[in-house]
Amino acid sequence: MTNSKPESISSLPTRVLNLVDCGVIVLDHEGCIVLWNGWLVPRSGRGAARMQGHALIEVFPDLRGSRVEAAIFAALLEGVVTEHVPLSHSRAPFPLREPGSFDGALIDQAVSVTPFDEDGRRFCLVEIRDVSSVAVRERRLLEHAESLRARSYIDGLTGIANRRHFDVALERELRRAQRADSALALLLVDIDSFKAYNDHFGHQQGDSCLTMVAQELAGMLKRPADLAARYGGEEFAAVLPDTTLEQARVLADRIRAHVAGLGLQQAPAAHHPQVTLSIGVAAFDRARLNAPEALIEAADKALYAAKRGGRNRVVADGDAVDAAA
Ligand SMILES: Nc1nc2c(ncn2[C@@H]2O[C@H](COP(=O)(O)OP(=O)(O)OP(=O)(O)O)[C@@H](O)[C@H]2O)c(=O)[nH]1
Repeated sequence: MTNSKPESISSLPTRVLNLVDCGVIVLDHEGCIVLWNGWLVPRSGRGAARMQGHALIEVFPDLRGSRVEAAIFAALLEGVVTEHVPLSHSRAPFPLREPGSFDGALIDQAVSVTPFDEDGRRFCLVEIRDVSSVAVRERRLLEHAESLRARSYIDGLTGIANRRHFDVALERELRRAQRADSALALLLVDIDSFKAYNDHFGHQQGDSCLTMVAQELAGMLKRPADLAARYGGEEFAAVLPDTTLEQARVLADRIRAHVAGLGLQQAPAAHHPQVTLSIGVAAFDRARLNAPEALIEAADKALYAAKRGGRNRVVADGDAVDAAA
């Protein structure tokens, strides 16, 4: 009875070491493994008996030149403790996987290195923690932040780009057109008599109409660099890189005809029996229309001329001047 007690106590540290929820490696002053705990066995596929006596760096040659190796040198030679070894390229310095998965993804690891002296000899303790769930949480947070950022560039009602997105895109494309001396066109698109539509069908149906027109407009722009945006209220815009004024006029008229052809019923008080669009077109011109404000103003003047000309029509920058004259 009294004899069995010290024996069970002497096996206690080993049992506990094998139960702790992290990898524990002890190295001697030459960097050879003297202890390899049970946590590491199913994650590395290597038992303690196979590891003891081998130099860590020979078992894991990928550690050569790593910050983990530097922390181990600092511990063994200078007694330096490194609580969280900063990991430069990889969060997985040791080839450890989920228990029992031989070809699964490496688990993300946090590594600490602590020197200690025993019987006048220097050892070092390497602790490895599985931080995969932390890494997953971090990734989710990043994705969430990304999706919030994306949403802040999308109009909540219509699902197309919002005004902020439009401003950024126009500025960027204008700079690109200036640099590359390429074409760039802008459409300002306004739903005709929309006040009458709202008054007759109600605001909610007005919202549905806006969404439908926005989606039709976006669907008509085929090039990846084209951008359809809600400019504000019942007004939309399209940024069209590598598109001349004449090409933009043709596209604008196709959009106008397409929406008129949908046959969406308008209010009796509206100018036309169907939902129609008026569109103003302007294009980048190095001498005159070379800034976002100038381009928008020219497209807006053209749009105004289309309204005055009877609505359900397209007016381009030069035409607008003629119409105003
Ligand atoms: N349902 C809805 N209506 C909106 C929204 N934003 C702006 N409007 C409405 O759009 C209408 C625009 O009216 P006006 O600027 O007078 O122009 P209009 O009636 O379209 O006439 P013209 O542009 O001259 O053809 C207003 O009644 C606004 O309330 C919106 O998000 N939803």
